[in-house]
Amino acid sequence: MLQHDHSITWWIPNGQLCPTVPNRSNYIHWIEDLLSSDIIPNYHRDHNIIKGFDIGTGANCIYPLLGASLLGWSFVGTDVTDVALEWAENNVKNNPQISKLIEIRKVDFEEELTDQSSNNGVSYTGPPILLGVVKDDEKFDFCMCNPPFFETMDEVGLNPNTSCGGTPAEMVCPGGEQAFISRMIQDSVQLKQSFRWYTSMVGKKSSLKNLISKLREVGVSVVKTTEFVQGQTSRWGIAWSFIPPTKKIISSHVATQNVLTFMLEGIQRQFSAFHVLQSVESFFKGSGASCKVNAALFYIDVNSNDLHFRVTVFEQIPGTLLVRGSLKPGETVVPGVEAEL
Ligand SMILES: C[S@@+](CC[C@H](N)C(=O)[O-])C[C@H]1O[C@@H](n2cnc3c(N)ncnc32)[C@H](O)[C@@H]1O
Repeated sequence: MLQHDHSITWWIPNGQLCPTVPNRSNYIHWIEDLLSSDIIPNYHRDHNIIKGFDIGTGANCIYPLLGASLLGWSFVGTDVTDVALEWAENNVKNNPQISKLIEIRKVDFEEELTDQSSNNGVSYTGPPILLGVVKDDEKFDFCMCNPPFFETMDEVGLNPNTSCGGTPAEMVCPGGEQAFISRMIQDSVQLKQSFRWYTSMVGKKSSLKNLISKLREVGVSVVKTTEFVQGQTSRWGIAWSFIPPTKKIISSHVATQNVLTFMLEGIQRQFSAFHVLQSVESFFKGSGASCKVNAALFYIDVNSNDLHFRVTVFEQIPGTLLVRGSLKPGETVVPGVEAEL
């Protein structure tokens, strides 16, 4: 597929992880969607070329090769093993049409890091991931990562449908993906807006919930998730940013619709229904609307141009709030997005 569809000359030594191209392309295209959305503003771009950072590029170097050939993106691809670094370099050199776009960077380190704090019972031990690898003053549009998902090689063999080979160095890390991605989150707290989007692939759906809680705890401004389904394999994507989300101005053309939906971003775990009400109020005020809050009944009447509507915060099941918008004087009540607390 790499040769036929992408004109890429490619090889890996026996035993190294053989990437499934469609699933890797899905991840690249999800990042493309994030970058072209206006979820966060597009500031501090002093370059035309999109710059990505691929954590653990592997011998296969799949993400830089795909991102550069499909979309003309430039990449720094990092890794820790000699075999990965050597073959990633070979794969770049053998594709002179895109080789200028890709730098392969060795993760230099004296000692493995050991996290003092444990994240839901898992803590990372291993080489640096972002901090100490990203150079001072470097800025990237995104980072991406297909982390070692597993804690042991026994776990790797459990699902024969998803087996694509791979050595322990590629597949396993103490604490598995939870520990690896938690360390990425910790690093991102230091590096903040050096990246517009931090992203990672997630191998187990059960990892998502803890990771999302951790992201809320450290105060990211946006979290996005997605599911990648290809053949018999499902994977998930998680993305976060520290850039404040774009404030959208409510325009009068919305008034022609009779359905409104609301997205709540950045709701902290500890937020009560009252806090959510306040966030909704400040969102609409920030968009130039006037608001009348009824804190006893948990609703806000919003007026903007010709648009009048009511937003109500409901407690659904304990720990979960639902925000509904209803147009006045019409009867339409539509579910919005649930904010998990
Ligand atoms: C699952 S493989 C992914 C390879 C390739 N990106 C892919 O999608 O097929 C994980 C890679 O991460 C590398 N790795 C592990 N710890 C790392 C670290 N701290 N920094 C950079 N790479 C690391 C491993 O050597 C391995 O090549």
